[in-house]
Amino acid sequence: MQEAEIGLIGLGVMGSNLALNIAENGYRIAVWNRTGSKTQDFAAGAGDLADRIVPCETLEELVASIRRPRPIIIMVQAGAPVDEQIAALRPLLSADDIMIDAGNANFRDTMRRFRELDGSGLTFIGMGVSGGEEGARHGPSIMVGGAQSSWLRVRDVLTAISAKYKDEPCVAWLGSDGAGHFVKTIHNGIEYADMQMIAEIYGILRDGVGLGSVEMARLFETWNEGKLDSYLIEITAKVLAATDPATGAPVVDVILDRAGQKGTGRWSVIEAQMMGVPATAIEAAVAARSLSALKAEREAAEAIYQDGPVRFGKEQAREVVDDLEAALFAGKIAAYAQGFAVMEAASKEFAWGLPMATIARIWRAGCIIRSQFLDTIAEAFEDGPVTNLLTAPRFVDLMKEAVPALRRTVARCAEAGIPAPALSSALAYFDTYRQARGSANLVQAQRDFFGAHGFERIDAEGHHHGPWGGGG
Ligand SMILES: NC(=O)C1=CN([C@@H]2O[C@H](COP(=O)(O)OP(=O)(O)OC[C@H]3O[C@@H](n4cnc5c(N)ncnc54)[C@H](OP(=O)(O)O)[C@@H]3O)[C@@H](O)[C@H]2O)C=CC1
Ligand SMILES: O=C(CO)[C@H](O)[C@H](O)COP(=O)(O)O
Repeated sequence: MQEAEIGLIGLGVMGSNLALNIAENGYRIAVWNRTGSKTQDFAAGAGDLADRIVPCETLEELVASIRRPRPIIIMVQAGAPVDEQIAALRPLLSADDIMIDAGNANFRDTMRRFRELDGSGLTFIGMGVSGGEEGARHGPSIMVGGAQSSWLRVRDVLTAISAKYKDEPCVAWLGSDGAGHFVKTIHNGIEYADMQMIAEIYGILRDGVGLGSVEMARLFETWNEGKLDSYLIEITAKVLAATDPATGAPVVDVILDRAGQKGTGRWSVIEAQMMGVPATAIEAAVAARSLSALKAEREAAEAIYQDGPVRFGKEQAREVVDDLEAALFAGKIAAYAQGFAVMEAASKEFAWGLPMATIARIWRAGCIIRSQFLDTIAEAFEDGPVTNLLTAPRFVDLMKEAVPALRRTVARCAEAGIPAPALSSALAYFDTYRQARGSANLVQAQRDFFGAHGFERIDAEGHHHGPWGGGG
């Protein structure tokens, strides 16, 4: 029998769609799933693509079906299941075979797996895949980390199945070991901030302006024609326009205000903090999801404080709405600036040499945060060295134009009691970042007072102490 070009373990939402995508692109693929009935159901439902799918009942059968060196995609739940699959595959594989973890792994697990396989003759790829079910089926954005030689073995198939932005494939080898999974994690961190800021705009429209979801859907549709043009704005318009078949109400009105999270947002923030890189909009978004989970506590607190958000008057409401597109755009620039700053720091810390322009380019299609705006980010990195996107020439005028709207929006939210944590954090980040003399001189004085930590002076070199007497 003709050998398969590649294998895949895990026929869940992502794995089954990736397998169909691979088959549709002309590659023969061997598949195996822990629950065997799913493998059979998958093959039976593959229609015209069935002749390129090799359903396997055992891992041995899977391994034996693939051309050497054998690339095997593992698309299962992140964490222990990946280690279990690696352990099960190891004795069955030969030198140069490649295990590819395509789930949302913590990049530190990926680095550990590289170390554990060191000297075994087997190779590993840590690969971030974005685009959800639809992306996996018709073209995701793919972020590859590992040895370049492993990448070369799978480059053709990954390029074929990836999303295309104006014919450019949205896949790239980004660096060694954990690079691909790190970049995917930060992609998701940015995704959290993007989604949270959009949700805050929705909250302003619902609670401050009093718009219904159909009117909001129209606004989002309009914004999707302009500088906010992106997948998340597009789907927000669709979500807001959808009706619940059971009640006839807007679907969004019957969904509980409690958001889940699987880890990538939190890992983004933890890694940013570990490297001392501020990622305040992403932090605010992660915290907002955690606060959303405290439903019962929030209900109790509302009963205690009672005075909820204040509705804007008719005249002010118009001004509020007029500012929201630019406010969201400014917040978005700050959030992306933070995400890219975190990747820049990690690139140095882990010696990955992450290609920032390439990362922006492979995010322009296929992934959840795809947008026009990523083209401008790619160009900004191609223009020359970027310290922070906020000071990249292409973004300075955009920020100057959009920040006043963000400032007015945040101020109005504060006055009206409408929570806007990510937008507020983005503004505070901008204001702090562009202030040459901040207020940390006082923090240094306090640290020296209670802990003799010393401080630098503005008018002399060296390490100094203040005239505090005994201290704290
Ligand atoms: N859904 C999405 O939008 C995206 C998901 N991802 C990531 O892709 C990965 C897969 O997600 P998704 O397809 O949504 O998940 P699903 O829940 O749809 O599928 C999970 C798959 O993992 C298998 N599995 C779970 N535990 C084990 C185990 N211990 N041993 C062997 N197989 C196991 C399941 O097998 P069984 O059928 O036997 O239960 C199933 O095939 C995750 O890391 C996820 O974070 C990445 C990008 C987007
Ligand atoms: O990777 C993804 C999108 O890019 C997955 O959908 C992921 O599950 C999103 O994270 P969370 O579940 O924490 O919202």
